[in-house]
Amino acid sequence: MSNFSSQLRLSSSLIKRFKHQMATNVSMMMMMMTERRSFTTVEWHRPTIIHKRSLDILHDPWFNKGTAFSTTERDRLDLRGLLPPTVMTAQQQIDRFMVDLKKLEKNARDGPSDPYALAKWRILNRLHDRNETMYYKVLIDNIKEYAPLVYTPTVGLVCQNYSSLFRRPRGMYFSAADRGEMMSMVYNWPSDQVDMIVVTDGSRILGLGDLGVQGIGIAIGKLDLYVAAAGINPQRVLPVMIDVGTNNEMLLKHPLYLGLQQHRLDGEEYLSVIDEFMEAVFTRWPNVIVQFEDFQSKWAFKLLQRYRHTYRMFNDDVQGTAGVAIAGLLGAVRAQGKPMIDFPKQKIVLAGAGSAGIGVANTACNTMARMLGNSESAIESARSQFWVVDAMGLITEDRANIDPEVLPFARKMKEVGYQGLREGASLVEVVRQVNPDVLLGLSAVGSLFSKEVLEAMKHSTSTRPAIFALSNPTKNAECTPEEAFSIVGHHIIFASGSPFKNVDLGNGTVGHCNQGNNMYLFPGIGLGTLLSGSPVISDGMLQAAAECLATYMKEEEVLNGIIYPSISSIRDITKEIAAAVVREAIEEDLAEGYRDMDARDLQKLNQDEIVAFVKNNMWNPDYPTVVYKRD
Ligand SMILES: NC(=O)c1ccc[n+]([C@@H]2O[C@H](COP(=O)([O-])OP(=O)(O)OC[C@H]3O[C@@H](n4cnc5c(N)ncnc54)[C@H](O)[C@@H]3O)[C@@H](O)[C@H]2O)c1
Ligand SMILES: O=C(O)C[C@H](O)C(=O)O
Ligand SMILES: [Mg+2]
Repeated sequence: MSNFSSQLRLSSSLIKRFKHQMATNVSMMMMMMTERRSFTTVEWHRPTIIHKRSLDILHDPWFNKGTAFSTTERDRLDLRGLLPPTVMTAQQQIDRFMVDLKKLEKNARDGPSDPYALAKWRILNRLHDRNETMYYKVLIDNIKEYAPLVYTPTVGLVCQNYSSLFRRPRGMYFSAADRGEMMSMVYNWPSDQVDMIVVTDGSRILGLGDLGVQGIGIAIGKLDLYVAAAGINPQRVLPVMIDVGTNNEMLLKHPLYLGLQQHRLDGEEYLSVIDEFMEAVFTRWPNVIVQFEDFQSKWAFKLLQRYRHTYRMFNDDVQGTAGVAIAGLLGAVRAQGKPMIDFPKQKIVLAGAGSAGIGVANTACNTMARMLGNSESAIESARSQFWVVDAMGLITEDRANIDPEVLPFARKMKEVGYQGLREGASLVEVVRQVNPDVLLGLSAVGSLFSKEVLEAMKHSTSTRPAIFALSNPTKNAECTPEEAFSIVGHHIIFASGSPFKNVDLGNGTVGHCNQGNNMYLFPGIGLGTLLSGSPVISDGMLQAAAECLATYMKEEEVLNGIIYPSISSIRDITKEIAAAVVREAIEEDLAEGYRDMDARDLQKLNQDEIVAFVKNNMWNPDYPTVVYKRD
């Protein structure tokens, strides 16, 4: 017992000594650490433990750091691709915010026709971030008023200012730095079902040029219309930005630019990034439809040819614009009191030989050729109705280094000779010599249809000359409706890409300003393709969409110069176009069905049933009943 108690005393004094030793060691270690700290810049903090990943973090104001998440954090927390690629410091984030705050007034003044456009966009955008159902209800119920904010023209201003406007990410960013990762990072997107992707590489945003990563705004704007006009469920849309760099030197030099600060990838390197993206999204969502938007012409045609026979994809600027233009051109024929079959007689001067211009020329030419019997000579004769003018003037066979897509529209040298024209003739010279029925602008050059050009249009051989100033946004329109009606005359048919107000011509008459924009087609093309289950988007499906739009307008409207529907009826027109696309897919034996409507069921539907099928599958902005269920 005594032995035991002495052992106990001994051990308690040992413990005391040990404790003392430990305390001395700890304080020495602390001193050493403090000393070491004073020599290093690294601060060690306890991490914050969170129980969420991916978008849940970005949408949680307690934990969200936005663009300040480091690359390792982005990988650790499944955030790769959910933010623009550049990692910003906290100070840079504040700088961006302050620049934006201070610029608000100036930007609002720059807004196209509404001085408060950008401020209104912000309010709508905040609602979009808080409550999607309410946002789309507001948008659908006020589409005429708010489409110009979420779409052209304000969306252009938003893209130009995106790096300072950025608050919360929307959509996915695949960058050149993500090569080899895309197959896995695509799973960072929280939704297992995606119906529509709109993708851009930001290289030609509207008529505003290369805006790099900031171009994501156009993909968001287009998908807003997919939801509002086509009733695609907002939880199943995905805006995508493929950031391969930018050649916009101003952005490259800008310290707050959110995209990759490098020049654009080109050639095989560029293609491999787009290939990897396509492979990744179609692996995760085999039934998705991918709309290519605002790719520079150099790649627009090539990518379309590369993918259109294997993937459910289309290029809106090439194919959507072409369909809308055809509908308008046929409307202009009807407005002259002539049958549509007279279309092949129309002389068309086209200003702009990019993705949009050549897309229109091809489709218009094919339509004429079909009306003429589709023989070799029909195609030749159709081509001879087009005079294409680009930045270097009239395009002829004499043009050096002509793009293969443009070549079919190069005027023959012997013809231009007797028409008093030459390679590179100016737009005004061409209009003076040709006296066209139609003057169509897809040049991205504001005011290109100058007083002289419009004066020359007075000698048009048409009883109702058509002037289509289709470039976007507003300041890039080739002319305003006021200029066209006042210079050429009250009898013209006018259309613009971005919205303008009708013109008061006096004596109670109105000069109608039609909005000739691909927004009338792409939502219906996407919805129709989705519901038909067609694995590709055929020329016939695109043609059916265009024809449906062309015949949508009533005779008396067309005679009054109204060749496109009002945007207020965009949901109805989209439903009809989607039904036309489904019908064509069935006829071409491409329709594989959608959900419980299989190919055989689809084939049994009559016209009205197809329209009803489309209508029943359109999402409406009504709150669902919500119940809680444990995992
Ligand atoms: N309304 C619509 O639905 C719609 C659809 C697609 C594109 N767009 C607009 O069309 C414009 C062009 O788009 P894109 O993809 O073809 O662009 P792009 O850059 O590929 O082509 C522009 C073309 O215009 C030509 N051009 C430049 N200056 C000219 C001049 N002074 N005279 C004649 N031609 C000139 C260029 O040489 C080029 O051929 C953009 O403003 C875009 O917003 C409108
Ligand atoms: O975006 C638009 O308003 C139309 C078109 O896609 C364009 O590029 O201008
Ligand atoms: Mg576009």
